Amino acid sequence: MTPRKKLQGLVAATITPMTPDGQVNLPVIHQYVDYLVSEQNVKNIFVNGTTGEGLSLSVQERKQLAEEWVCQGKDKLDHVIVHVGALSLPESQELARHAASIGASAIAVITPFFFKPTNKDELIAFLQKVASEAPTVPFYYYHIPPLTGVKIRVEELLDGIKEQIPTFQGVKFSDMDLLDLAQCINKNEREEFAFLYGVDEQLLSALAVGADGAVGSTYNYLGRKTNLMLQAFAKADLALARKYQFLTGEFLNFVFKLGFGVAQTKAVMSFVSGIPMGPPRLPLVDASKEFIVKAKAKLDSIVWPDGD
Ligand SMILES: CC(=O)N[C@@H]([C@@H](O)[C@H](O)[C@H](O)CO)[C@@H](O)CC(=O)C(=O)O
Repeated sequence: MTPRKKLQGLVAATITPMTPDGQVNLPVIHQYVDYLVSEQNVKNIFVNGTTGEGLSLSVQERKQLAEEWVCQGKDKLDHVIVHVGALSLPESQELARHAASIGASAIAVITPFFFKPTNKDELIAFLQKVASEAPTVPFYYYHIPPLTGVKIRVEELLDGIKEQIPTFQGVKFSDMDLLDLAQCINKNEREEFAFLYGVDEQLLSALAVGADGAVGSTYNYLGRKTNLMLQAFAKADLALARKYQFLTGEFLNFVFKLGFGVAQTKAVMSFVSGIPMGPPRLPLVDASKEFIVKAKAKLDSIVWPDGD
C-alpha cells in the first residue's frame, strides 16, 4: 500500500477481534474496515498497537492480522500503519520485514520495556536495527511512557534522527507532556515529520500546538464526531471544537471512573458498531455487564452539536 498523501487526520488504533474462545477472529475484519470508512469516516489505521493487544499476540497472529488489514483495506483505506515493536529484537525485525513484504504504508515501533534503554542513544540503536529491515517503509516511533515506563523525551530523540534512521517519518505521541510535543513540532521546521497525538481526551490541546493528527482507540467509535472537531478547528471555530472535545471528554471521564482500558474499549466498540469484538486476552479480562449498561446509557445520553 503506497501512501498517497502525508499522514494527517484521524487514525483508528484497531481492536483485535477475537472469538469467544480467544482466537483471533480474522473474518470480521472485512466488515470492520467498511464500518470505519462508511460510519466513522476514518481511513487510516494503526494495527497491533496497544488497543490491538499487539504485545499479547504471537508473531504468527500479528502477521496474519497485518495481512488481513492490508488486504481488506486495499482501495478503501489510505494508510495502514503496522506496529512491529516487540521485546525481542529479532522478532521485531521479522515483523518489520513482513510488514514491508505485504505492502504496509508504514511501520511503528515501541521501545522495549522489560530491559529498557536508559538513554536516547540506546533507544535509537534499537529502533535503527528494526527500521533498517524495512528500508523503503516510512517509520514511526511509538512513544507511550505511561505503559512502557520509558520517559526519554522525544524532543531529544529527534536530534539527528534522520541520519540514523533515513525512513523516520514521525511519532505516535501517546503522552500528556504537551511541552515535549510542542518542542518537537517547533523543531520540525521543514514539516518533514508527522506528529500524531495519542491521548484522545486531550486532542484539541495537541492540535493547538500543531499536531498533524491523532492515533487512538476512540476513533473506532467516535471517529465521525472527532472528525467534526477537526473540521471546526481547521475553520478556527474554537467554540464548536471545544464542544466536541468536552463531550468526548465527558464520556471518557465517566468510563474512567468505572475502570477503562482495552477490554472496555472492545465492549464499547461491540455495542456501538454491532461488530463482535469478543473478549480481550489474559491478563486482561472482559468488561462487566454493569460497565456495558452504564457506558451505553452515558453515550446514548450525549447530545452532540450536529444534532445526533
Ligand atoms: C493508553 C492507551 O490505550 N491509549 C490509547 C488512547 O486512544 C486511549 O485509549 C484514549 O485516549 C482513552 O484514554 C492510544 O494512545 C493507544 C493507541 O493508539 C494504540 O492502540 O496503539
